[in-house]
Amino acid sequence: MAAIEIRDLSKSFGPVRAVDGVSFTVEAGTITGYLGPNGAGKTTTLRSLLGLVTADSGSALVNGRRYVELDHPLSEVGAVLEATNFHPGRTAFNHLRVLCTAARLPVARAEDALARVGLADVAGKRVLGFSMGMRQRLALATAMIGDPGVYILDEPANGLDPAGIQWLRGFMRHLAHERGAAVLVSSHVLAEVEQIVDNVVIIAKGRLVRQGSLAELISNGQAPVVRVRTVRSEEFAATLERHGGQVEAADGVLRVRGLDVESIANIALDERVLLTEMTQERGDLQQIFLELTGEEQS
Ligand SMILES: Nc1ncnc2c1ncn2[C@@H]1O[C@H](COP(=O)(O)OP(=O)(O)OP(=O)(O)O)[C@@H](O)[C@H]1O
Repeated sequence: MAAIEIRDLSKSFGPVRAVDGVSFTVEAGTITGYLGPNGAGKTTTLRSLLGLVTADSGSALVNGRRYVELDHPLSEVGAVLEATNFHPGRTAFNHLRVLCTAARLPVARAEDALARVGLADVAGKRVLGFSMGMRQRLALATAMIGDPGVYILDEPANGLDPAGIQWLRGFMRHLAHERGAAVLVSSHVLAEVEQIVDNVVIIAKGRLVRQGSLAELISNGQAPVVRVRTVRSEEFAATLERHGGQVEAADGVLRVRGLDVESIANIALDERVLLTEMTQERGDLQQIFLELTGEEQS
């Protein structure tokens, strides 16, 4: 059973079809980036998982059940939603203490969660004076209070400075890869999550346009290209073609398909050809993303 399962989910608001037949799963121990431009339907999907939106059809399940059916929701799923409101006059610690009491969790969890998000020093301070970044950390502490195995994070990098984004990446990696949690994180900026996601699900105008591993997205359905530079480029191009490569030559660079980096290195060694550059082309991920979502490059 997948930790998160969205199956044929649809939801309209009046004439707007916010989510239109979306299906995907997130497994334990992995991070999935849920990506799409503003208004694509990301938040509606995530709110459906948390029982905050009632779908017109299909299902959104956590650990095989609807959110309302979970016996101990805070211990199964932690969520950070956009525009989380904290009572400004309450301290960070009191926010979490109230949650612990309501969920019958030991209050020590509140201290632990604040320490893990780096807010231990300001635990006794009112949220009123907190920066956006501190509020996001507090929202994450709230999500992890019951030490759940599933995290649903809606644009958690919003309002964070570069150091905060770096910290968030490490934190999500820790949750998934060390604690074995399933993490679903939405963003409209691919670059924000590109370094940490195992899988991507891309939606546009409510419809799923691509899902798979990041590697699959990068290759965009095409054979990977290796860039090779050598002084004897014409001769080496012919050699590579003899070994089954397809070679395009331009400006002294060979773009090779059908052979991987290791095979090319071995051929060069056998032929005693000095390579001055060899790199795997990554493709322009942002460009692929913009094409898939029908957005114009600005
Ligand atoms: N409660 C609502 N009432 C009416 N329309 C809504 C409601 N919630 C969402 N919508 C509409 O549904 C569509 C999808 O919105 P949603 O917030 O799910 O997208 P999103 O991908 O999360 O976008 P963003 O990145 O801007 O948050 C949008 O056209 C939005 O205006």
